Amino acid sequence: MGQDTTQEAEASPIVVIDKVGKVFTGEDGEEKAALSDVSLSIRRGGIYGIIGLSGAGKSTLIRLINGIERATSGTVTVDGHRIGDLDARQLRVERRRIGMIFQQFNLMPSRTVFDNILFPLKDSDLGKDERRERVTHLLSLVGLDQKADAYPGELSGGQQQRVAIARALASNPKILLCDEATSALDPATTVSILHLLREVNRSLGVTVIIVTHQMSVVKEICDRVAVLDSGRLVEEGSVFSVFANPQAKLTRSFIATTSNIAKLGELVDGGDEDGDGVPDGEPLVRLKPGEKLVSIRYVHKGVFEPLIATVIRRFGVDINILLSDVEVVDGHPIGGTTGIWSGSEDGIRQAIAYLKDKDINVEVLR
Ligand SMILES: Nc1ncnc2c1ncn2[C@@H]1O[C@H](COP(=O)(O)OP(=O)(O)OP(=O)(O)O)[C@@H](O)[C@H]1O
Repeated sequence: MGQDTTQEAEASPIVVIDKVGKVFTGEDGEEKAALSDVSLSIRRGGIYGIIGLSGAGKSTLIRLINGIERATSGTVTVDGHRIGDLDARQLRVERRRIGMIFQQFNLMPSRTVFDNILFPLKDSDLGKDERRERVTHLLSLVGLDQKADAYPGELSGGQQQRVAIARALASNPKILLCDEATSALDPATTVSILHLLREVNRSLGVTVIIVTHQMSVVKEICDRVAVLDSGRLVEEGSVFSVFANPQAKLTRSFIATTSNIAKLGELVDGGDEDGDGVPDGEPLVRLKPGEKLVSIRYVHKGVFEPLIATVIRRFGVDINILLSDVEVVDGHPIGGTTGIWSGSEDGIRQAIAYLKDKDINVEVLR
């Protein structure tokens, strides 16, 4: 019986967001919905990504999880507690079990690394020696044993974020919220911090929730992802399935930032990264009238190849392949092919519908 209850607790999601809305009222009295009707649940012990453009509502969502903000509608449940029902004291207790790290690290500059990590333990029941032992252990976990007496200003950005991670773990949290935690770091340091977060997740069993605008971060360590667009949840699923078969246009554009295949559109019209409507460079490939640039993503090569043969034969579509590539997501390959399709408009339309019906992800880039 006891064991069943434990197993149930382990299987139950640690965070449940149910039909949540959050409305802010600006100084001019105008209402602005930061989140609308968002529902999702986060698995205990997982690494969950929340991605969206600036202003999408990502920070608001994690501020609802740690109770800094309250939902205007719907419910937020963390480890079985409805956050909206907790009084101030209960909320303080609950918050101690939720660590958080930020883009700008937020360390105390006038205290040493050791004292920064010790600080959250000031009200803990642990004795003085136990606290110091804990800090020493955390310093070693984040690889900064040698920096206990340094000040934050003497450390690199990556080292400061390691201190922030150790500080966030000091009170033994069950959840670690990461708000754009790698956005201020260079790519190599970003990867090392993400690997540390994975190590924390695995060795301590802490559920990690990562807010980011970088799909590369999601691809590197998350097992599930939610995509927010203007306060609404537009896609949610395992990282592999979202990469293999993205549904929302926004998700595809995020994936395009991590994949060569999806970037091929730039070869056709010269690209327009600055968004001024004028191509940034000379096009390498020009489409003739009636031709389309089409990108396909597939999981099973053995199924994909006969399907393409059928498309060519049955719908009279010619496919001139420009690039084929494989990306590995969550340890599994996802194939991609981008090519110029030519044929009758009807034939191309039917071919696309045929492939989509077979669960192949097809995107017309141009
Ligand atoms: N305290 C507040 N008062 C008024 N409006 C707010 C408040 N906090 C957030 N907003 C608004 O809610 C929307 C969502 O903001 P939020 O910070 O959650 O987005 P975000 O996805 O985290 O963006 P960013 O990546 O830029 O941090 C924005 O339009 C923002 O201006």
